[in-house]
Amino acid sequence: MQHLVRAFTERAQRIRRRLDFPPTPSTASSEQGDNCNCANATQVGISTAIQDDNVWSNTDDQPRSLWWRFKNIDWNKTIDPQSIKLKPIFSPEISTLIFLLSLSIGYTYIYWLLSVTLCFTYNCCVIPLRSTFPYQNTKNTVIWLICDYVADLFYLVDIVMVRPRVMFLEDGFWVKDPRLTRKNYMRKWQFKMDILSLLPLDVLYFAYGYCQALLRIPRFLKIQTFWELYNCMDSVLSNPHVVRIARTLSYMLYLIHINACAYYAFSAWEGLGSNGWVFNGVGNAYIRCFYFATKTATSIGKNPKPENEYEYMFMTASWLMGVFVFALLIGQIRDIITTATYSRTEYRKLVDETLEYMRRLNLPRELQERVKLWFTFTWEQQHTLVSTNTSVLLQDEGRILDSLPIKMKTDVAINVHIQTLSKVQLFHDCDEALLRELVLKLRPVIYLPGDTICRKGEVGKEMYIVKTGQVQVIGGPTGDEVLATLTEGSVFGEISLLALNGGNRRTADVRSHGFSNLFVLSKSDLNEAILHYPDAQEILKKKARSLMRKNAARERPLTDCESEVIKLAKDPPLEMPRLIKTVLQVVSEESMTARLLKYGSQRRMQRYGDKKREAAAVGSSLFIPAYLQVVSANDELARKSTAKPTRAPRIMPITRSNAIATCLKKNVNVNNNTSLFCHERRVKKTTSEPCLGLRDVNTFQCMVVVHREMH
Ligand SMILES: Nc1ncnc2c1ncn2[C@@H]1O[C@@H]2COP(=O)(O)O[C@H]2[C@H]1O
Repeated sequence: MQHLVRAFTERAQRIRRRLDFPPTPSTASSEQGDNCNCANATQVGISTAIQDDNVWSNTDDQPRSLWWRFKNIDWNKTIDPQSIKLKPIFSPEISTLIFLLSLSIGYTYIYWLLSVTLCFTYNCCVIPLRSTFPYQNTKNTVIWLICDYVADLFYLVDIVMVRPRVMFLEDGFWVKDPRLTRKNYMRKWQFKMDILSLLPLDVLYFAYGYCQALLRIPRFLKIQTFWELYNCMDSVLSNPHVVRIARTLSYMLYLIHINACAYYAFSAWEGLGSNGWVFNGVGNAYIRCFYFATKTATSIGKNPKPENEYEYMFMTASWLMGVFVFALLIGQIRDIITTATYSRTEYRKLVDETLEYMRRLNLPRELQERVKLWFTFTWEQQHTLVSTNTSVLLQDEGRILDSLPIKMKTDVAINVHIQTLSKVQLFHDCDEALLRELVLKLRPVIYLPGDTICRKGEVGKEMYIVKTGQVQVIGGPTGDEVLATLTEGSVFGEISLLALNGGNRRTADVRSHGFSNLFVLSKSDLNEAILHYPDAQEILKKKARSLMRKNAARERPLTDCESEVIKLAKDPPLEMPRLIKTVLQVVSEESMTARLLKYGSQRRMQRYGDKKREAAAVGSSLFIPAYLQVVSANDELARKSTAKPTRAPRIMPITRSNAIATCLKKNVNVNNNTSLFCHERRVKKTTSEPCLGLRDVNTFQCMVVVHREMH
C-alpha cells in the first residue's frame, strides 16, 4: 500500500511539474529527434528527462524491484549533460545502487557529479590531514584504506562508464553516438588528468608504509568534476547565488585547512611546544591549528610572535595569502550578494527618493500614503521595478534578456505571461504569430483600488488587458452605472484606439475595483502589430462595435421618444441631367424608355416599382428610412456621423412609436398597422440583425440607414 501511495504521489508531482512548464510554441518543433538545433537544446534536455523519468518510475504503475531496474539499464545510452534537473530521490533504497542506476538516466547525472565531487573533497581534505596530523595509526588504517578505495571506485566508474558517455555539441548538434562521445572524451585534457588522478602510487605503501597518505596526491587532479558540479548547480538551482557563495566559501575554508595542516606540520617539525610560536600540543590539535590559521588568514592579528626565520617566513606567507587571496574571495562574495540583491536595493533607493521628493513638495499625506502603497504592492507582485515606459521584458531583469535573440526573448515572455494570455479571448481567435508579436510590447502596470484607468472623453492612447484583479466600466445615462466588471483576460480600451466611435475619445470611464494588475499596449504598438493581421483587426473591431451598440442601447432608453430628433439627410438627391429631362418630357411616362431612363436598369426599375407600389399602399413617400437619420439628443456618436457619413450604414434601434412619429413629422402617412421597411439589401450586408419591417406589437428595431449611396 505504501508503495502504491508513493507511486501515485510521485506521479501527481510529475504531472504538476509538467504543468509548471507549459510547452512554448517552439517546443513542438524542438522535440523532433536528433537534428534539433542548439537553441532548443535545453528543451530537448528537459523532454528527454521527462521521457527518462518513465524508465525510472514505472509508467504502468507496477512496483518494480531494484533488480528489474538494474536489468533494464541501457548501458549504451549516452548521458545528456543538459538534462541535469535536480529531482527528489524517489527510491529510498540503498543510495549506492541509486547512483549506479542513475548512470543510465540522464537527469540524475548531477547526483553522480555530486558523489564524485564528494570523493574528490574527501581526498582533498583527508590527504593533507593524514599526512600532517597524527590521525592515521595502525589501528584505524584499515578504515582509512576502505574509505580511500571506495572513493577510488567512484573515480574509476566515472572514468570508465560515465565520462565516455556524456553527449557533446558539435557544429550546433548534440552528438549522441557512444563511439563518438568516447572518442571526444579521450581527446580531452580532462581524460589525461582523470587517468593521472588514478595513478596507483599506493603500491609504494609496501615500500614506505601504509601511513604515507601523501602518495595519493594525484587524486587532486579530479578537480574538473568539482568545477563541473558547481556549473551544473549554477544552472539548475533557482537561486544560483547560494551556489556561488558556497563555492567561494569552500575555497576559503580549504585554504585555512591547508594552512592549519602546514602549521601543525611546521610545529611538529620544530617540536610541539618548543617555543611560544609553535603549537603546544595542548587540546584538540586540528581545532587549535584551524583557529590559528583562521586568525592569520583573516589578518585578525593577536598571533604568537614568530621566533625564527622559518616562522617569520611562514607568517609572512600566511598574511600575504590573507591579504590577497582572502581579499579577493571576500570581494567576490560581496559582488555575489550585490548582484543577488540588486533589484531590492534599487527598489529601496527609488522608494526613498520618491518619498523624499513628495515630502519636500509637501504633498498631501493621503497621496503620499497611496504612492507608498503602490510601491509596496508592486514589489510584492512583481519583485521588480516597473518602468512605465518600457515593455514587460525591458524592465530590470528584462534589460539583461535584451541580449537574447528576439525569438528566445518572446519564448521567455510567453512563458512568463502564458497564464494571462491564454485567457484573452482575442488571442484565442487570432493568429499565433500576432500573439508572439504583441507579447513583447506588453507593459505591466498596477492600479490601486478606486484608481481611474481611463476617463470618458479622453483621447485613447492605450489598450489594456486585465492580468489579475477586476476593473469596472462605468457609464450609462447617469454616468455612474457599472456597465461591466472585467476580470482576468479581459481586454478594454480598444474602441478609442481603433477610432470606431468616429474619433479617438474614450467611450466610458474605467476604474480599478480592487488592486489590479494590467498589461498596457500602446496605440502605435497595436497598430504596428495588427497591420499585418486583418483577421485580428476584424475581431477587435467586431467586439468594439458590439460594445458600442450595447452602450448606445443603454444610454438611449426605449421609452424616451423626446430625446430623439429627426432631420433630413444633408445631401440633396442627385439632380437628373437636363437631356434626360427633355427626353422624358417627349416620351410617355409609362413607356419602357422613360422608365429605363429614370431607373437606369431593368432590375432596378422592377425593384423600385415594387417599393413604389408598397409605399403607395400606405400613402407614404418612398424609402423613408433612406432619407432619414435618427439622432439621439445625447448620442454624440450619431451627431458625429451626421457631420461625416461613413461608408458603412449606421444602424440604430428606435421604438416603433418613434419611427411613426418621424414619418408623421415628415408628412408621411403611416399608422399603427403600417409596415415600415428600409433598404433591406444594404442593411443585410452589414448586419445579421433583422431589419425594419417587423410587425412587432410594441417595439422593433428600426434600421435607419445614413449613407450617401442611398440617395
Ligand atoms: N458595455 C461595456 N462592456 C464592457 N466594456 C466596455 C463597455 N463599454 C465600454 N467598454 C470598454 O471601456 C473602454 C473605455 O475606453 P474605450 O472607449 O477606448 O474602449 C472601451 C471599451 O473597451
